[in-house]
Amino acid sequence: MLDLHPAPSRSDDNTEYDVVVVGGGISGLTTAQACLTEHSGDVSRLLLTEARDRVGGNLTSKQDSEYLWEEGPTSFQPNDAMLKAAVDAGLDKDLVMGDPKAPRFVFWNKKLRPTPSGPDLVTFDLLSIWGKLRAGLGAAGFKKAPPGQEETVEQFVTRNLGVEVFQRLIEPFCSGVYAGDPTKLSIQAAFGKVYDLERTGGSIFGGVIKLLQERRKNPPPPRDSRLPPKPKGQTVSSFRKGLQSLPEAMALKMKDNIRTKWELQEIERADTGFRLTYRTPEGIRDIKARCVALTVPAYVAADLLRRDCPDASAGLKSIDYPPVAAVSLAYPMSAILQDRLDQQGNLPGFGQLHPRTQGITTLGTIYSSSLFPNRAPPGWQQLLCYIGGALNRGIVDQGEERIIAQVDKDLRQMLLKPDAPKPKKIGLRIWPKAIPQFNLAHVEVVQGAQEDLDLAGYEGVLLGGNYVSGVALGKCVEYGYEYANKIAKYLQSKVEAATVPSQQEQDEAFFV
Ligand SMILES: Cc1cc2nc3c(=O)[nH]c(=O)nc-3n(C[C@H](O)[C@H](O)[C@H](O)COP(=O)(O)OP(=O)(O)OC[C@H]3O[C@@H](n4cnc5c(N)ncnc54)[C@H](O)[C@@H]3O)c2cc1C
Ligand SMILES: C=Cc1c2[nH]c(c1C)Cc1[nH]c(c(CCC(=O)O)c1C)Cc1[nH]c(c(C)c1CCC(=O)O)Cc1[nH]c(c(C)c1C=C)C2
Repeated sequence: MLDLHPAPSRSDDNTEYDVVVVGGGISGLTTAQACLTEHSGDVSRLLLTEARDRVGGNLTSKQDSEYLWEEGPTSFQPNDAMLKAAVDAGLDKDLVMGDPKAPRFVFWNKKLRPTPSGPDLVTFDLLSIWGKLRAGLGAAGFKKAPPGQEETVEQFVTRNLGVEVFQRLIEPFCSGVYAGDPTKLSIQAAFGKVYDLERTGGSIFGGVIKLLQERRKNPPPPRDSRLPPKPKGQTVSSFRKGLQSLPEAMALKMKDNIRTKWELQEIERADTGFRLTYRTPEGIRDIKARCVALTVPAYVAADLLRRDCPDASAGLKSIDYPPVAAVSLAYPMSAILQDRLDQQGNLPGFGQLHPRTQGITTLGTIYSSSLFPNRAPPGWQQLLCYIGGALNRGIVDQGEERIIAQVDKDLRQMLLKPDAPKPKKIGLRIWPKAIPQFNLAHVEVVQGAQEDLDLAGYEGVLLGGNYVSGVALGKCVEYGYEYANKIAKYLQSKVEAATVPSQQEQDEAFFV
C-alpha cells in the first residue's frame, strides 16, 4: 500500500488553498490531476484529502500467491477519457483488454443465452420472434412518450421495445450496472443516451439515424496521438495488476498534494472562502480553501452540509445507495458443465446476468479469469459474483458463510455440475452503501442541491462524484476533466470580482 502522506507541517494549516478536493476515489483523483495539469494558472495550491488510509475509493484489487481479484468494479469501457487517464498515469503498457467477442449471457427459462451482438441480431434465442418484432416496431416509435412525465426504465422500455426486451434484457442490465430496481430508476438519469435518442429523433430508430448524421457532419476532433488505438468492437479493460493500479499511479504523481486519513468533519464559510475541519491522525486540523470540490458519496456530502445548507442536504440525503456483496470464488475447470466450455476447455464469455424473475438470488457472475489474464492458476476458474442490490438489502445482515452458500447454490443451477466440489473462497467484500440509484427525479435533486448551495452562499462548494457524473468509471473520469474546468472558471470569476471595482469604488474614484 502506498504511504502518501508525511505528517503535515504546521505551515500547511495557514495556507489558503485554491481548491480542496474532498475524496480520493477515481472522481477526486481525476479532478485533482486535471486541475494540476490543465489549469495550473488558476489552481496552484491544491490539496486532495481522503478519509481512508488509501486512495481509490471503490477500486480495490487484491492479490495472493495464486489469484488476483477485484472487490469492487471489475472493468471499464476504454473511452478516450479513461485511456488518457491511463496514459497520463504512465499505465498504458499495463492496459489489458477483454475479448470484444466475449458474450454476455442472460439466464432465462433454465438456460444461459447470449445477448444479441451485431451478427446474431436476428438469430439469438433470448427473445421470441414476437418479442423481436415488437422491439423493431416499437423502436420505430409507434407509442409516443406521455407528455410532461418522467418515465422509469421499466415504463420507457416496455412502451418502446415491449415486455420481452424489458424482462429478458433490460431488467438484468439494470442489475449489471446499478444493482437497481428498474421500476424506480429514471430512464433520463440512468440511461440518458437512450432517452436522448427518442427525445431528439422522435423514436429510438430516428434518434440513431440523427446521431449518425450528426457524427458525419461533425466528426470528432483528432485523437490525442499518445492514446493506444481504439479497440475494435465493444470491449472492456483493466490493468495487468487490477483496477487499483490506476488510482495508485495517479496518486504517486500528486503525492505532495494528497493527505490520506484526513476525514472532513465540517465546512463553514470564512471570509474569502471556507474553513474545513478535519479529523487526522495528528488531531483536529483546520484549513482554508477558496473552493471546495466534494467528490464524497451524496450521503456524506449531506451530513457535511446539514447545518448550513439544510435544503441541499435533504436532497442529497434522499439518494439511495443499496448494498452489494462481491464474492470471488474459484472452482476447478472440471466442475463446470461441459456444454459451457469451448474446445480448449475454457469458459468463454464476459459473464452472466440473472433476471429477478428466474428464481436466482445472485445478481450476476463475471468470468474473471476468462476476461483478463493471470487471474487464476491453470486448471481453475475464478468467478466474481455480485449479490444484494435494491431488491435484496438483507445481505448486510447475513454472514459470509450464508452468502457464499447462496451464491454456490445459484451457480449449481446454471453453470456447475451437480457433483462440483465446494468452492474455494478467494475474497468477499460487502459494500453496505454500494452504488447511487439514479431513480426518478435524480436530475432535479442533483441540480437542486447545487442551486440550494449557491443560495446559501456556498457557491464555492461544487458537487461532484459518481452520483453527479454517472456511475461508470469512464463517466467519473470524463466528468473529472469537466469538473476541473468548472473549478478553474469559479476561481477566475472570484479573481475578476476582486479586481473589478465596485460601483461605490467607481463613484468615489470619479469624485477624486
Ligand atoms: C460492487 C461495485 C461494482 C462496480 N462495478 C463497476 C464496473 O465494473 N465498471 C464501472 O465502470 N463501474 C463500476 N462500479 C462503479 C464505480 O466503481 C464507481 O461509480 C466509482 O468508483 C465511484 O468513484 P467516486 O470517486 O465517485 O466515488 P468513491 O469511489 O466512493 O470515492 C469517494 C471517496 O471519498 C472518501 N470519503 C468519504 N467520506 C469522506 C470524508 N468525510 N472526508 C474525506 N474523504 C471521504 C471515500 O473514502 C472514498 O475514497 C462498481 C461499483 C461497485 C460498488
Ligand atoms: C451487481 C452487479 C453489478 C455488476 N457490475 C456492476 C454492478 C452493480 C456495475 C457496473 N458494471 C458496468 C458498469 C459500467 C457501465 C457503463 O456504462 O460502462 C457498472 C457501473 C459494466 C457492465 N457490466 C455488465 C454490462 C452489460 C456492463 C455495461 C458495459 C458492457 O457492456 O460491457 C454486465 C455485468 N455486470 C455485472 C455482471 C455479473 C455482468 C454480467 C454480464 C456485475
